[in-house]
Amino acid sequence: MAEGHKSPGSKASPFYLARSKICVDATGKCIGDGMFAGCNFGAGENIAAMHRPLVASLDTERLPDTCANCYTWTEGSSIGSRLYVKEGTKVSQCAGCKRFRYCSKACQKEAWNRGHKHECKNLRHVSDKELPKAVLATMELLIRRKHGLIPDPVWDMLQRLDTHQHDFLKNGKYGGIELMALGTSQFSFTQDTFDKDFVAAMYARVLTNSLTLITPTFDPLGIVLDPTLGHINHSCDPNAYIVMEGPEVAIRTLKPIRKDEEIYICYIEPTNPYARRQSELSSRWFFTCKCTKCQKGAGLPEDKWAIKPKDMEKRWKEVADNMIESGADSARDPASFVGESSDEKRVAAIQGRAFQEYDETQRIADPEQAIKKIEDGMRLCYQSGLWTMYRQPYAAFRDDLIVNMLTVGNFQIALAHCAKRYKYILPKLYPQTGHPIRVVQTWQTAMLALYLANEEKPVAPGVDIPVIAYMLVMEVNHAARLSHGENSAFARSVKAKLEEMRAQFISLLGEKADELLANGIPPQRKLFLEMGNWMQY
Ligand SMILES: C[S@@+](CC[C@H](N)C(=O)[O-])C[C@H]1O[C@@H](n2cnc3c(N)ncnc32)[C@H](O)[C@@H]1O
Repeated sequence: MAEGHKSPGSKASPFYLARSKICVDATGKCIGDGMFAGCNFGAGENIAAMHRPLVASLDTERLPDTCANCYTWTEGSSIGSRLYVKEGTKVSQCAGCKRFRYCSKACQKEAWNRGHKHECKNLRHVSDKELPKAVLATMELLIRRKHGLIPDPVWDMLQRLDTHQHDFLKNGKYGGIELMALGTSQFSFTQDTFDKDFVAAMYARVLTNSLTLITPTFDPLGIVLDPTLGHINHSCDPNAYIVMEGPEVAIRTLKPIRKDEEIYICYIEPTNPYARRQSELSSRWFFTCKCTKCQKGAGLPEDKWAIKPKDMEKRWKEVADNMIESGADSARDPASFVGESSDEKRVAAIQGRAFQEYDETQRIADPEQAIKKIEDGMRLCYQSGLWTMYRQPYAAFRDDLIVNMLTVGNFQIALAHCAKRYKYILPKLYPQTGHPIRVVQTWQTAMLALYLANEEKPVAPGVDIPVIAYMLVMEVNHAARLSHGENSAFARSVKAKLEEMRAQFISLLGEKADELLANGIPPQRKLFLEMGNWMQY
């Protein structure tokens, strides 16, 4: 049993915080805490749910279209996959600070009483400045504490989270943190309460302990900092994950967890190759991951190449040699390390280029341009012959390609890529049918099929797209209970959609609808899987 300090609730609490055996210094001494299960859990269960995290802060791009209180992202998706958002929801600007927007008077009032009344006027003075989300989150913490709106036990628990000050000092980034902290103090008018070192430590704490604020379909909206959530450690093979619905946060199990077992979530993209995961965790969170997956090193499917490095085509070997000789960054990126042989170094250089291109696509706002760049990246993966379809960043390129194709209205191509992902990628990367990413991506595919079902142009001869859409919604309806929980807004919206579709089939086909659907689904499923082969890469 883990040695524990006081945690919220009684012995019957679903979780408790205690010293973690994985957070150790160079001498093996335990230096950090983690979250542990207070009882046994099965897969697909809620460990705990909270009404709202201590603070959350929106990405700058989300400020104009997202409620700063309930985090409803009002921008509807082109295919209606965010059904859980009430149609017609709009946000209005706070007349005082001109920074935040709210979807209702009730939300504005709630945010006002939670602390906005103490920052609104101050924020107005800087309404022309773009303040990073971590600065806004730190400002909110300081202001609310100064005005007695964060109770001692919560504040104390927050202080227990590591600041990683010494690590920032070592990597030379502490100067930048002190500078941001200076602005944070000044804009929040809290210099009379907290000294500059305290603010710098708090800012550093926000940087290393916050999670991504997300929609139920995992669209990123900003950051969340909460002392309880901040205590959950990382594993690349996690047994839990976080689901958010508006301000509500649930910690859910991905696998069964036994009483007193540590609860882990994943901080990064777990499907990345070993060296990339290690590099990201050590540069952003300052630790060497020794999770069960990392202990297996680079021997897992995420690190599998489609061919042996030595079998790479001659022309690609030449491309790689040019990169190495010219000293390209991508050829020296430790996150792309493959091995010491010259062929492995060549493969690493090409992999470095693929990830570099992927990072570049993330900074392109125009969808048409993004599509071009993404397709370049996908061609590199495909034509080099090195990548399996599920090896990163090939799979991530496709996810982004689908999103951008939907934005520009290229729905049929998007569906073919969705079919490819459904057939070849999701079962490999997320073997559990209730895995939240698999569920959300299948939902996106279902809603796209449903959208196309209402179009006059047939997708292809013999393809009955309404039946395919129905099959996918049925699948999501089953899996969403595990991924999001039966009573979640997401699962409820999926169930409502399924019932609506079934009613339509009944009105069209009469009483035999269920039987006709049951017979129609297997051949349509086959045709849908074949669509996965329509796209060359
Ligand atoms: C969000 S905090 C988690 C709570 C933290 N253990 C504490 O006691 O404050 C993130 C930090 O925890 C530590 N950590 C998280 N997961 C870890 C892991 N798998 N191995 C080693 N350290 C880890 C790292 O120091 C990381 O920067």
